[in-house]
This record gives sequence, C-alpha cells and structure tokens, in this order.
Amino acid sequence: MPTARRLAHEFLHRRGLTTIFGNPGSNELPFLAELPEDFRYVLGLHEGAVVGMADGYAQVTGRPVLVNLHAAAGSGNAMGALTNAVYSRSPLVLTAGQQVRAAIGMEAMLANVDATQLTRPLVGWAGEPSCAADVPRSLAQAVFEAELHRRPSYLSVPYDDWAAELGPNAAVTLDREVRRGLSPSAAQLDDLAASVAAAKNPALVLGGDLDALGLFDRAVALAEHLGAATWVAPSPHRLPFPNRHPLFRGVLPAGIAPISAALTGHDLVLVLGAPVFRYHQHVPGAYLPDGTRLVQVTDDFGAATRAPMGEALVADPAPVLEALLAKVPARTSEDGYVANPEPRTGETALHPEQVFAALRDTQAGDTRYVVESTSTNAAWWRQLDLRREGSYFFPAAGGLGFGLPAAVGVAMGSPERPVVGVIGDGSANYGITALWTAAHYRVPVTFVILRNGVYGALRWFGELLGTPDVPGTEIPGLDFTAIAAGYGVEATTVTDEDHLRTQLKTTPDGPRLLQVDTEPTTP
Ligand SMILES: Cc1ncc(Cn2c(C)c(CCOP(=O)(O)OP(=O)(O)O)sc2=O)c(N)n1
Repeated sequence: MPTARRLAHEFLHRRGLTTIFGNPGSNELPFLAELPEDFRYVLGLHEGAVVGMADGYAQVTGRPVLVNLHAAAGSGNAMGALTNAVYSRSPLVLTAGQQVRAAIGMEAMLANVDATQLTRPLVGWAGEPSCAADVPRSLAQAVFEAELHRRPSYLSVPYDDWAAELGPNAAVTLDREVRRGLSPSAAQLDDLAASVAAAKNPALVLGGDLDALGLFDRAVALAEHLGAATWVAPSPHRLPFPNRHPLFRGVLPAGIAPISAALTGHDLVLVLGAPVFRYHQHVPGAYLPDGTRLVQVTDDFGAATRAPMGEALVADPAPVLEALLAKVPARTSEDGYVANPEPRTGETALHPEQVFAALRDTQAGDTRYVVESTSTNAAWWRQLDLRREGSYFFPAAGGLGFGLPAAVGVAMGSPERPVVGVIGDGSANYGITALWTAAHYRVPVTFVILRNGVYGALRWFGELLGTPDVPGTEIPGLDFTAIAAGYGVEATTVTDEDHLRTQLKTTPDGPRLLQVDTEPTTP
C-alpha cells in the first residue's frame, strides 16, 4: 500500500508543484525523503528569504508554489514575508513539519503548539490533518484553497504521518480537479456598460491584480477605447499600466484627501483589480469628491466587503473588461508616449533619478524590476518607462525583506527576461541571505543597492507626523560589496554615473551586486 509521502509527492507532481522553496528542520526530513527526480528543492538560509523567493516565483509564474518551513520557529520567521504574499495574492502553499503525534500534547521539542493558529490571521486556510490517512486530502485542500482564492494556505503535518501506509480511498484525492469561473451575469455587464457609456468624464483606477491576471494589455485597450484618465491604485505591488502612456495620470497618493482631490471632476471612477483603497499616510478628508460614483470590480471578496465607500461587483475582471470593450461606444483617446524629464542630479552622490535614468537607458525593454527602495518612488516613476506586463514588483504589504529574495524568485521563475533588483541599503538587510541562494544556484540577476546611509522613508514620515527628531533612522557604514562577497556574489562599488552605465551595459551570467552611493530624497 502507498505511503502518505508517496501519495503527497504524486499529487504535487500532477499539480505541477515540483519546485519547493524551503529551509528544513528535523520535522521536515521525512517529507523531503525520496523526492521524485523531477522535483527541485531551492534552499534559502532564512525562512523570510524562502517565502520572499517563493512569492516572486509565484507572481511571475502565476502558479501555486510549495514552501516547506520548519515548525513554529521557521513559520514564525516567515510571518513578515507572508504579509506581503497575502496582499500580492500569491498562491503559496506553506507546509511545516510537526512533532510526532504522541509528542505534540506534551510539547516536546519542536512541537508546533496550536500549529494552525500562528499563521491564521494571514493565510486563507490553515490545517493539520486529524490522522495520517487524511494527509493527502488535507494537502489537496491546501493547494486548491491557495489556487482558487489566490491567498497563501498553511498545512502542518506530524512527521510520523509520512511513512504511514494508506488504504485505497486516500489515493482517490489525486484525481480531483477544482476549477473556478466567476463571471458576472449578462444583466450585470449590461448595467455596468450603460453606466460607463453614460458617464461624462469616467476615470479608471487599475490595481496590481490586472497585471497578475495577465490583463495589462487589455487594460491599455480599455483605457484607449474610453479615452479615460487612468491612475494606478495607491501602494501598487505590480504595474498594471504603462507609466509613460499619454492617458496615465500617475500612481494615486495613499491618503484619503489627496485621492479625493485627484479624482475631482470625474463623475464615474471604475476601480479594476484593486482594493478601495490601500491608504498609507493618514490624511483625513472626504472619501470621494461630490458627485463622483465609484464602482469596484474585483475577484477578492474581502477587498469588496471591507471598502469604506462605493459599489463593488465581485467577479473575475477579465470578462468585465471584454464586455466594456464590446458594449461601450469608443471615445477619442490621446496618442504618443510622454517623454521622460531630465533626471535631477546629486551634489555629493548620485541622485536616485540618475540611477533610474541609467537603468532605463541601458536595460532591455522587457526587464523585470523588483523594487524595494521606500523613499524613491516619485523618482522612480519620473524616470522609468515601463511598457510590458510583469515589469514591476514591490512588497505588497510594505514588509521589508521582499526585494532581494523576490528578485531571485522572479529570475528563477522567468529566465527568459532579465531581472534587476533595486533595493535600499536599509531594506537589503532584511532579506540579505537570499544572496547565498542566488550564488549557490548561479541565478542571473542584478542587484542595485542604493546606499544613502539612512532610513529615508522614515525621515519623510517623521516630518509628516511632526516627529522629526526620532532615533534609529541612520545606518552609516554598510559595505554591501563585503557582505555580498561573503555570500559568494560578485560585487562592485560604483563611483559615478558613467561607471554605473558601463557596468549596467554588461550582461551577467550569474548574480552580481552594484553598490551605488545616492543622496537621500523624498517619496
Ligand atoms: C520588516 C520591516 N521592518 C521595518 C519597516 C519600517 N520601514 C523601514 C525601516 C524603512 C526604511 C527603509 O530604508 P531603505 O534604505 O531601504 O530605503 P529608503 O532610504 O529609500 O527609505 S521604510 C519602512 O516602512 C518595514 N516596512 N518592514
């Protein structure tokens, strides 16, 4: 009779979950034994880096990804990275080893006490099978939950279950298929199309979900069809629209009053594939300008139910975009991409805009950027010219430690497109161990570290909050070339803009790190 381990491996193989991102403890070894030949285990040296890599890999492949963590200590280390994966809606299947069944209650070493409670505030589903015979079904549920809700799931399995021999019923799970189809009714589509057609000055607010769902080009088609002013929803973790497009009006500011001001004059605001809204700095005001109607279209039930204002249609955005393109009469649009402004220049070091202009001028048009530099967003959108789907990834919950690992995960999941990580010297420390994984697996990725010696975003927040003199915002003396060398990654300190451009024009066959001294700026 087959063991729980063999059935689990077979199920994972059939569902294509054959790449495992992990960091093992003794509890996990019985699951990892006898892995089939076509499985690939990617080792990360800290569970935060493991989940960050898996998040990047899942976002760029669009498929569920298996993560294997050590019990409570390992799962606890992963919580920060997990917050990002929840808000990027990455279908991660987190598995963790539990002590043997007889040792859990006595809390023997490595017992994961109340295992499903630790991650429950974040994941969409958490479980621990009631017996070894339920392991294959529980694993299938964890995979289907993550895939259908696009939200991480968590499964804890006592390690003596894996060797248990199971009866014929356990194998039936392997044949299961679970599919989704959330299309709105014809009446709902007609009603929405009529509202858009009747609007005098409609505006679009597009969310990262559209890029994650492969709708980048259809979003551009819809904006051009409607001739509508188009914003990207605040705090974007993906870019759903070309940022130099003539209809692009910018990334909405993450404050209540500023968003209301930006949308003034639009009688209909259509929010597609985004929460309403991911505010950040608290700037109170009216949620919407007078006379503006907001309609949100999302397949994220929670995003629809928790919004503070407007209407929501819970549906897959794809059929809604197609219906609007088919049913709403075309309007005139604007042509010609907008030119980039001259980059600002630094005095004592490079301005971030000079770094970003160098990236724009030297990197291929299909480059994927993984960005975690929290005070340079305005500079970034002023200088970059991103026109392809899947070009931009940012920590979706603002949890630092995403950038370096996710750049590795994106590069492993999408070897056909170049990948550049643009990481602040503060952020880099939270996921720094991913450098070892990049070196160990020879992952072709460029890390650009912006070394400004401060937590720049916190200084800006200090001014905003009237607390400018707080401690803990200076980080002088970091040398990422020495750190990178210690992890096996080739590294260079860039001395000036010409040196940076020369370096960027070379193509690495493995990981490399460029340390660039920059002047602090504001978001
Ligand atoms: C895990 C974690 N810890 C702390 C923070 C707080 N934090 C911190 C510490 C920031 C400073 C990042 O500094 P940086 O050098 O990476 O980038 P800038 O200098 O451009 O801000 S921004 C921010 O929200 C966080 N977001 N996530």
